[in-house]
Amino acid sequence: MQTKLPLLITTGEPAGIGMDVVLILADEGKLQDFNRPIWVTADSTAMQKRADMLVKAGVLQSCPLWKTVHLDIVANNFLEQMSQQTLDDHNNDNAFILLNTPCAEPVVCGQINIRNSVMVAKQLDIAHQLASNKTVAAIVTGPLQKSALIDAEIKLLDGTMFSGHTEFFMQQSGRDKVVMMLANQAMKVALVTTHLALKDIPAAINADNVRQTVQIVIDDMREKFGLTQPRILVCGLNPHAGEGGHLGVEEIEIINPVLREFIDAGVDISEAMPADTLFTPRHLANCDAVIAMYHDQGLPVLKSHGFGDTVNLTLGLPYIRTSVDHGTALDLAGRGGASATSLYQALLMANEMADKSLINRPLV
Ligand SMILES: NC(=O)c1ccc[n+]([C@@H]2O[C@H](COP(=O)([O-])OP(=O)(O)OC[C@H]3O[C@@H](n4cnc5c(N)ncnc54)[C@H](O)[C@@H]3O)[C@@H](O)[C@H]2O)c1
Ligand SMILES: N[C@H](C(=O)O)[C@H](O)COP(=O)(O)O
Repeated sequence: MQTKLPLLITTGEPAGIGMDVVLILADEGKLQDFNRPIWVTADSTAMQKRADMLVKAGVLQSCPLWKTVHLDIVANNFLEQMSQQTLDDHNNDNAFILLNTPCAEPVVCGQINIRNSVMVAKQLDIAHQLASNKTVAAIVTGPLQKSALIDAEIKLLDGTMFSGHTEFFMQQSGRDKVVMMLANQAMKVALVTTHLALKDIPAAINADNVRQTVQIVIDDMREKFGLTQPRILVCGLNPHAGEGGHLGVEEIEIINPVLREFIDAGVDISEAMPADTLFTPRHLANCDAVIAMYHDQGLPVLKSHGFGDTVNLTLGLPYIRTSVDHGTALDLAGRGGASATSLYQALLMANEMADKSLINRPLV
């Protein structure tokens, strides 16, 4: 009998492939690999329809079995509604428990309907609450369409525009700073800034932000990856790390002074390096994590070495959150062609962290 806490998967944008990849893993029997209950948030009607489509398309051998729990998610007391009785699954044939998060309107594969974006945000809210009160061991997020939430005028807690799971969970958790890290077999890349327009990045590269990012990476590499003395390489912001100040001064004035504080404290970390040479095999072979200054400095390099086998995780949260590396792939929803490997890797990492991590141990 499974006694461990569940892993919760949010399927995200209903018109995308979030439900498809869950159903594919269920069909392959891979949701049982973790020896934990798997809970999934999705619209129950859309999930059934998607399963039927994928069976018809020959993607699934048969329609997986699951148990649906109907919650009044608008009532805000859904945690109380989730009595153990409703969630205990005595039928081992069920691949997962579906927490029904109803859409406002019927889902059409591949077609974004912003009236369904409230339900996408509600999934994140449910996930945050279940992880915060330790009802689930970890959150594993499927892809959402950021533009749909923005067009639906869904805001973050501080009233700013929705920009991603990372920022959503950070604000819900009351944290000032978390770190987006993507990891695959080839490398781990953490980012100082996340979903920011390129023109806004230089202003966000300040000493506090760099210092907090480095500290969170060190702490979580120790706590979540078991590396007591992680070796970290840091990219500069400018070409050639500023070329001695001729191509920008952020390295000299902001980044290196902070990095030297860590070096002086005995941390195995570089000063700012030119990103183009940092991401070469010789350097990558000798480091545990790279810190890049912005999203498209680090992530394209990482994804070119394993899109589909990469996990996105948020460091610095009070709970474990991992995610797929891909987006909504509207072109593939309900048709076949979607790979579920990233979801599987994200579940594996969440499960390993939940097994090892101090985060889920009861507070004493
Ligand atoms: N975790 C997340 O929530 C997340 C991550 C990345 C992008 N997004 C969002 O997704 C939306 C679409 O972004 P995009 O078009 O740049 O990226 P995308 O990943 O949705 O698609 C890029 C290409 O990769 C293919 N692809 C994606 N996932 C695949 C899979 N599992 N198997 C096979 N092929 C796959 C797609 O068919 C497409 O050709 C955007 O709104 C973006 O913000 C969300
Ligand atoms: N940068 C992320 C990626 O490439 O996977 C993606 O935008 C998702 O970000 P969130 O996890 O914050 O939604």
